[in-house]
Amino acid sequence: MAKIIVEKSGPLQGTVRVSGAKNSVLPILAASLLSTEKCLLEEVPALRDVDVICEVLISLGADVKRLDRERIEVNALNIDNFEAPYDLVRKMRASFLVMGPLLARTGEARISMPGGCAIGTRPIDLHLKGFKALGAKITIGHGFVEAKADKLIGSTIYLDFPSVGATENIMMAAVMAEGETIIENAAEEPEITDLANFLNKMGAHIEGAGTDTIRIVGVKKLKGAKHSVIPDRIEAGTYMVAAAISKGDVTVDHVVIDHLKPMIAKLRECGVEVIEQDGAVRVIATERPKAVDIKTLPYPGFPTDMQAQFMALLSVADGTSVMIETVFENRYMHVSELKRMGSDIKIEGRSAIIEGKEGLHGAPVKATDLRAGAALILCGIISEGITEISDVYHIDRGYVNIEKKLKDLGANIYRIEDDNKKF
Ligand SMILES: CC(=O)N[C@H]1[C@@H](OP(=O)(O)OP(=O)(O)OC[C@H]2O[C@@H](n3ccc(=O)[nH]c3=O)[C@H](O)[C@@H]2O)O[C@H](CO)[C@@H](O)[C@@H]1O
Ligand SMILES: C=C(OP(=O)(O)O)C(=O)O
Repeated sequence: MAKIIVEKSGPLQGTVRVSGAKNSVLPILAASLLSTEKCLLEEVPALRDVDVICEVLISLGADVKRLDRERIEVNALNIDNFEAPYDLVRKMRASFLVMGPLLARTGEARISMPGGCAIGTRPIDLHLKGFKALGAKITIGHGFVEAKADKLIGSTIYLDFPSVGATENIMMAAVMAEGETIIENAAEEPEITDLANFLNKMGAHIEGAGTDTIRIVGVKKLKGAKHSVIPDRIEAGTYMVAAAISKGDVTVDHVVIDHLKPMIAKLRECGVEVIEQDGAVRVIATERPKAVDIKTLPYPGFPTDMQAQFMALLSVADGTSVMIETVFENRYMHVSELKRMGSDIKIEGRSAIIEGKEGLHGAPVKATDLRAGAALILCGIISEGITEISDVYHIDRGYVNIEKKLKDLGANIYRIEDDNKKF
């Protein structure tokens, strides 16, 4: 099994380019099922999750071509299957995002029920509530969710929580429904707006994406479209923390500054200098960070996907910080691994109390999920000795070439694959 090895490094320096957003490209690839014409996607990150969603599309009958490292063409003219099997859905929960487009396109979808994962039980009740409101009949059994509808009819759907996935799935189901659909208390994440922009290029009529009320007027047919995926704000945030934790000077290039506001604000509260540039952000740190309190919230609040990385930073802050995780009920699996490296963290329900320490020490640790893995790498950069991270397949789900990007900034990091060093 591959491992990532990190050795104590000096201050990181230089420029790193952010790849396209994982959480945008996954629903956008799913949405390409809605058209019978070719769709061309650019800035597609080379990630394991992208490979999985492409496998799902292919299993449904779509023709998926990788034109080069960052461009994919999808031709979903011949969809001849409406079932996404367990083997693919268990590799990636976001496979469930094909349910909305399949239902809209074929009137039928059968998707293996996504399970929970290391961060929570992650139910899909809100997705199903939306499909039912649009007139689909839902059946659950033998580990599958089945949705059927002769015709989808627009409706008003209030989401009890602004779920990102439910907003996306319902939006994709509604674009070809008869009449008007309104999603209330919708998620406002930039990835929702990116998906809506792609759908509108395909001929959909969606207004209000990026606010809590999305209005969709159904159309009969969608055409092909070309779209460039937005930069990944979580990857950007991770490199911003890498600069801060290593007392470095890093320019994170290819970003949308607005999407980074919560991370920029918290880094500044920590005493880190953040200079906003045109499409880039420069992060300069010279001192130990100050302790800060953080509460994760749906966008535009502080993202849960940055919680673990900031916990790494606050582990070496001057003072006591409190982190409150409100989005997922069980997103503290990384804490026991961070403690193995010397972090002093106590969990009290949804809160974590972090007593900042002057330094940490390397240890063998396990990436319990994607962002947990990123947090361990960040700690490894400043820890005495060697940090050996296992279960790195989680990290490969969401970070393009993380070792190379960090190595180019001066980090001592490499991957061991079958006992060989490899980059
Ligand atoms: C591929 C993708 O885009 N993943 C992101 C997406 O996940 P995902 O779309 O799964 O996250 P949601 O916004 O749906 O989940 C947020 C909360 O809502 C709950 N919930 C969700 C759906 C539902 O039907 N019922 C329900 O109770 C979840 O259990 C969780 O507690 O948004 C999360 C929250 O920003 C991010 O951490 C993930 O990186
Ligand atoms: C939780 C995450 O992703 P997913 O929803 O794909 O598990 C993440 O990107 O941190």
